[in-house]
Amino acid sequence: MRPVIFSQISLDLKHTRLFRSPSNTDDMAEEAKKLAGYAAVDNHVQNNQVVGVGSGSTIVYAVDRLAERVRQEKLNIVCVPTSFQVSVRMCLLSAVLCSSSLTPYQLDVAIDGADEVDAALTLIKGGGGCLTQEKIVASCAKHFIVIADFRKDSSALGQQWKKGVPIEVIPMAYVPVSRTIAKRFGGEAVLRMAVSKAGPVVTDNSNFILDWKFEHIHNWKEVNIAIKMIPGVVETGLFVGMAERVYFGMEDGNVGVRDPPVN
Ligand SMILES: O=C[C@H](O)[C@H](O)[C@H](O)COP(=O)(O)O
Repeated sequence: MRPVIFSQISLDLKHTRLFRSPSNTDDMAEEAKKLAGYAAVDNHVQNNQVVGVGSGSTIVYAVDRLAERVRQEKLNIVCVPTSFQVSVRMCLLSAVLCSSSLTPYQLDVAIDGADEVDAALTLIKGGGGCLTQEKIVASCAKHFIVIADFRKDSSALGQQWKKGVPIEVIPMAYVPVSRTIAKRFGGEAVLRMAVSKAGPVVTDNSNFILDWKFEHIHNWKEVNIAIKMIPGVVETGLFVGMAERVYFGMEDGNVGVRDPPVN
């Protein structure tokens, strides 16, 4: 059963024009990413802010919108990127000031994509291997806003994203960490291999990624803490209790907004 979208915001003309009668699911997803990215930047970024910027294909639209607003509105903002990928894009756009260090800044807002979002706003992140920087940046922000297309919407983790929970590990520890996870929590934690070279994916921090293909739904808060305690684990792609709001770009051209459930 798909979770309820808590509210829907209708789009103004500027956003509606982004739709060009997409012909298939991939095209629709691409348009949906753009809608979500624009909605987050328009609703959460203001002048004189420090903005954390996530990684992946969805965030690209948010970066483009940020650059557009900086140019048009002469915004004075500083961005803190979470990956090589996004810092290069921001440099190319050259409209946005970047800082590679968190030291001097309290972040006003961080915006990022996700691989899967459940009904409680628990996230799986790290499909692109940037989970550690993303979690650091999100944890330093007053507000953490997530953007996603409709395919990421899930009532329970694992229903949409089939590749498992990414876990960044120190290279020498990947075998024992993988064995410990399988023994304690079931499933299989598989070393992520590169597509265009012979060998594992190496993160921006020079570490490896294990993708933990879990077998059943867990208490994600407890599992996240337990996995982080295994020697050699740097960070997990489980983001529990961090997201304040998720914008879903929908197939019908609307943007769905989900806030955490009130307990
Ligand atoms: O490491 C990558 C990040 O966690 C991404 O934000 C996540 O994988 C979503 O990426 P995309 O927007 O390309 O689906």
